Amino acid sequence: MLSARGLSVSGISKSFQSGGRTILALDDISLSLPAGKVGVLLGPSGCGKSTLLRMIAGLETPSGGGITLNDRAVYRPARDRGMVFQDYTSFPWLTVRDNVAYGLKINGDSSALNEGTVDHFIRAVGLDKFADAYPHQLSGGMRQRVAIARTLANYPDLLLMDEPFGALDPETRWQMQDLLLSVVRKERTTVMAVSHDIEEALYLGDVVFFLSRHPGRLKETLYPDFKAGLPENDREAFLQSDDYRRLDLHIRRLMRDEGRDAA
Ligand SMILES: Nc1ncnc2c1ncn2[C@@H]1O[C@H](COP(=O)(O)OP(=O)(O)OP(=O)(O)O)[C@@H](O)[C@H]1O
Repeated sequence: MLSARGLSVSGISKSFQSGGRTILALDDISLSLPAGKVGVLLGPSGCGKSTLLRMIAGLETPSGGGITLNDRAVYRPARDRGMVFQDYTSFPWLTVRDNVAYGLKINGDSSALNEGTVDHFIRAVGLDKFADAYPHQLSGGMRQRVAIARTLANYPDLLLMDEPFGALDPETRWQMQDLLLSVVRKERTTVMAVSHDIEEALYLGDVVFFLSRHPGRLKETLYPDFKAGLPENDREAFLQSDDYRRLDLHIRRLMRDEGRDAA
């Protein structure tokens, strides 16, 4: 039998109790993300992107349906998934090197081999000169690189990111998107990221899952595969391509329709 490597979300729904009422936040979401690909959950505020990501992380229990990663059922957080949040989640009392090593230590790995792993990922995110610095000595973008390096040092099968660059200025955000793509392509990491930014979703994603809201449903799956024909890391070529403009406009219309439905 063929193995379904990658992420599979089948018929997921999620209800919350709020003020004595039951709110259906997500309704019958099914999607799949092949191993080694970057997926982006995109949609208007409140459509359930973070809730879905948290369920994939095992931090939240679905009300219905199931999730598998590489054919294994997801029902709690585990080492096969690593999560990077919008807020910089470094430990302020640890150096960059110790922050990156922390995840390995709590997983019981402290061998010389893993010191190599720590240095490898510090280099991969371009922080080798700052390995002995503390988080308060770093910019926001650099602190987010520490979080990415720390998470990747565990070699998760799936990297989950909730608006990881949302707090960064536009220029740093571009740099971080390029850095992320270069690291995950090299390491062949599967990534699922949440974004509400159309440009970011199309730039990062091999697959973009557009969710509608109230309740959150998978409205459209988009494949920005036009990027294969463009030079790598060339933002201008990307932004100026007709395919990008066409998809951007299409998603803006989807977003506008969502706003209308909510009005
Ligand atoms: N713990 C909770 N209790 C009650 N309702 C919740 C809870 N968590 C989320 N919700 C509701 O579920 C819906 C989806 O929320 P979620 O935060 O997942 O959306 P989102 O698309 O990530 O939004 P944003 O882009 O604004 O972060 C919202 O209506 C929200 O109010």
